[in-house]
Amino acid sequence: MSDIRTVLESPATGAGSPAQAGIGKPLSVVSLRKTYGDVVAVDEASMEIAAGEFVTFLGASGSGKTTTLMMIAGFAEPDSGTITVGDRDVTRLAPQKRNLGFVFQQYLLFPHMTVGENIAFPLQLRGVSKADVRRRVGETLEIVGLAGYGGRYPRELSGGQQQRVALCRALVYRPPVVLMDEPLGALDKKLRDQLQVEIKAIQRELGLTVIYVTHDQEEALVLSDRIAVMRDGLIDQFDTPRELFERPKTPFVADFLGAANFLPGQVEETADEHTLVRLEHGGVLRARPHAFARGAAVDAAIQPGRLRACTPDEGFCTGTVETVTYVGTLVRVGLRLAGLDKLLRIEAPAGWAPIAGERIGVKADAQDVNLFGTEGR
Ligand SMILES: Nc1ncnc2c1ncn2[C@@H]1O[C@H](COP(=O)(O)OP(=O)(O)OP(=O)(O)O)[C@@H](O)[C@H]1O
Repeated sequence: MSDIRTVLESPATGAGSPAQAGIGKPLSVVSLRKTYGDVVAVDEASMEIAAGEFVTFLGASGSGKTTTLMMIAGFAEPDSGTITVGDRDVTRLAPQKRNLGFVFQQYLLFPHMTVGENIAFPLQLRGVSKADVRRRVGETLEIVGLAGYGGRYPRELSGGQQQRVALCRALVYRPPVVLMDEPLGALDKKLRDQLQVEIKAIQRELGLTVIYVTHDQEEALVLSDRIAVMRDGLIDQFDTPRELFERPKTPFVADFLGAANFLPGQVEETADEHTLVRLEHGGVLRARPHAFARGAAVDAAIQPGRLRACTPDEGFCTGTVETVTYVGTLVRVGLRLAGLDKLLRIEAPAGWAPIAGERIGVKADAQDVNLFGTEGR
């Protein structure tokens, strides 16, 4: 894929030339809202996306990801709010006037057109000359490893190949922003992993602004500069993968991204360097500093990978190993704590070989312990 820049940044014919620094443009969404009858699909969504940034909308089914993307694309009309691409307000423009690229889960290739004709289509719409269309289609196919496939029909390609063609078609006219809705959702894991790498490489090389929709946490973490975690039409948190992982602002984010364990307790001591929490099921846990008053009821959230096994007298609590599952290089342990109705989940490198029935202690670094107030839980 090394020559992708040459291909997609070669002087444009017909369409406007991209900037040298990268073809991506910034995109801003302000107070975007969309209702369907009583359902608030998207509720006052606002975000500033930088030129060349890879942003993912992540959330459970029905959280408003696709609706937000469709409003940016121009396929759904917002009730209120504005969408700006570069310095242009596109809120009320027809999709084709927004000059955005799209890649959807369903490849949406024209079945009656060959692969070459499918990729050529957006260029022809833009009045690019025949010779340039032929050259650019050939070059683009080569980039994604499909040289020589231009004469085939979509039905003669595998799912992964079809999605590569869809990607070519979205990129061939160099849109400054590319919108992707679960583009890899229909592919098997191996192919998904491979195409994730390719999409990321293309995006980086060209400096494209990409907005990507997925409900797959791992995919979001691998691809994104920032992730908007959505829930019930609201953006819970819009942050870098690391911030979301290490400093979740809501229990939902801690659970959705980190699959955190939640331990109820009460703040016993607050200090500059830590907060001490007396856990309901026994034991005292040191968390990083939080602005909770003494006596406040909290949930301590700790990701399975940030809990470590230790001798019973070393840990903030002890429990009995109940389940042990090896997942490749990792071992997942379910620990039964007295007084807690669900198993505490621990994840560690597979070198650790705990035995069911074994009694162990658990510890965590204070900085890995996030606290959430329990009001409204
Ligand atoms: N055309 C429509 N008519 C009525 N309700 C709709 C329509 N489109 C979406 N909704 C509702 O709006 C809410 C948000 O839907 P949306 O498709 O944006 O969610 P999503 O996060 O993309 O979900 P998924 O991952 O399942 O695609 C849901 O409650 C959905 O039922």
